[in-house]
Amino acid sequence: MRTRVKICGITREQDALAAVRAGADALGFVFYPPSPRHVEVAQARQIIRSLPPFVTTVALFVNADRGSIAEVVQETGIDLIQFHGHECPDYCAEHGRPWIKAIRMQDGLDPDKAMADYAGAQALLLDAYRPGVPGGTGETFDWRRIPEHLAGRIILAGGLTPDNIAHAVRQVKPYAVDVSGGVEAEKGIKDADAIQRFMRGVQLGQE
Ligand SMILES: O=C(O)c1ccccc1NCC(=O)[C@H](O)[C@H](O)COP(=O)(O)O
Repeated sequence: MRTRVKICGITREQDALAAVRAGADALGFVFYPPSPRHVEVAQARQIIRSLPPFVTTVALFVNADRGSIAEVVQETGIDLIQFHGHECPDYCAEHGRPWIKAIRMQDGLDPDKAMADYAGAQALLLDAYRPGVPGGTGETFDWRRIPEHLAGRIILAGGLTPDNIAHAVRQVKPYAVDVSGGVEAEKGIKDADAIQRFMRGVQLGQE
């Protein structure tokens, strides 16, 4: 099966369209005000309206309240929700959209247990762990910690770049990969050339 690609941290229409042109399957929008990649609801709605069909849009939250999530769901028509904080499975399931749970790979974390705990998730996004930083660290983790039998339900994230993505895909064989900082010119601003090189790397890793 082809490895799916999500480009996260989209803040501008031209970056969204560059990602789609390069073949990205999904775009991530960060609704977390402390992040340099945070987007306002109106901004995300405008970008999402500019997209062609068959592109999955993902709203990312970190311990957000119900009202904030409901506003994004209603105003943007987002397809999927990605939870990046300490949200419990019941809370993740409350918002009327399919959801993904991000799991930061702290020492000792057991991916099998996380998968069992979040059995209602469409997939787990495995990301690097840096204390106090909920995501977008630009750091990798030891991919050997991902059990082979989970690969088909894993979105691999954390420090992926055009230079390491082929190796990552070859080694982990994840359902999908997620990148943010590795395809940026600066925080929140994507680099169309880097996105294309990233997509070529994904293909190379599958050959
Ligand atoms: O990107 C952020 O600023 C961010 C802030 C808070 C929570 C999550 C965040 N990003 C989540 C993502 O989905 C990133 O794509 C993922 O963490 C990988 O980031 P990177 O290592 O920069 O590719």
